[in-house]
Amino acid sequence: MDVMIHSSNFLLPNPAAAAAADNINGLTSRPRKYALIILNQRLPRMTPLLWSHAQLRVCADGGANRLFDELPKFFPQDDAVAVRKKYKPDVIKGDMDSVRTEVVDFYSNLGTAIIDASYDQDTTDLHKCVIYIHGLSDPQKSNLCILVVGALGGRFDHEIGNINVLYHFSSMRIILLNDDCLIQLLPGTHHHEIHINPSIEGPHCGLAPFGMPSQSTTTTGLQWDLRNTEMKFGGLISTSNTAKGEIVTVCSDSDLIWTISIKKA
Ligand SMILES: Nc1ncnc2c1ncn2[C@@H]1O[C@H](COP(=O)(O)OP(=O)(O)OP(=O)(O)O)[C@@H](O)[C@H]1O
Ligand SMILES: Cc1ncc(C[n+]2csc(CCO)c2C)c(N)n1
Repeated sequence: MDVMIHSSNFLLPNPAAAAAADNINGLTSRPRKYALIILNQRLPRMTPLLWSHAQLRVCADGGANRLFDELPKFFPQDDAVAVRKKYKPDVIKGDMDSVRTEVVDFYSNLGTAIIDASYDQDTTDLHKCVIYIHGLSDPQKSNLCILVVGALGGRFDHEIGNINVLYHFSSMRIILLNDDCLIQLLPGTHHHEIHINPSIEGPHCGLAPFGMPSQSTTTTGLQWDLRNTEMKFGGLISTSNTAKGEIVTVCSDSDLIWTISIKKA
């Protein structure tokens, strides 16, 4: 079975350091590239950093209000309009019931593409944004790893909707982030090697099958490793676990959600 390698080097302070770390780890022959999706929740403190790593920036509906209202607060010395012009999203997509008209007007005047998908009341705004990225004709864009900010905490129906998007697009690399932790899907089709950078993440971590139960999961590198262990809701899931070193491996017959804490700066 092929091995998928994961790292959170996008949390390193500058893109050059992240690219260098990717290469040192032998993660990719070329540095990994990212799209950023901004959801409608308070922007985490790492938003400007993730923005600087991203090749493509998309706001899910009311996420554009957050960018407009909250991003200038990261740069209190600077003129708010100048900051908004610098942090211009490529696309705003959703059913457009949350984004304010002044926000749509401001960004569309700067050249942001506005995609009204209000005809679709069966998928969430995050789902609509992932469809947009997945459908891009340029494979360099449609294959980007997607970082999603504002996906955790808040309304539980939205949280489970956001996790459902991970399962829906299980062949894409999508990472949900907030200030405290990140989560991602580890598809059962691969073995996984998670490279942990202790300066930015860990040690607290967890592993759980939100979809199908797992008959057999094996890990290395955790304080409480699993050895051909069954995991299911209503039975064993791994919470409050700890990454012991810099590499964790996971092999499972089922898709699992991996989560690890993010350190305060
Ligand atoms: N409280 C929250 N907790 C987690 N995610 C959220 C929360 N609020 C919004 N989101 C995310 O931000 C996206 C955009 O939210 P927005 O408030 O613009 O629209 P919505 O009408 O509430 O959501 P949707 O149309 O997707 O049902 C949602 O699709 C969801 O992924
Ligand atoms: C079973 C079921 N439950 C809820 C909704 C409603 N819904 C789901 S996603 C979404 C957001 C559209 O932007 C809305 C309104 C549905 N369609 N089907």
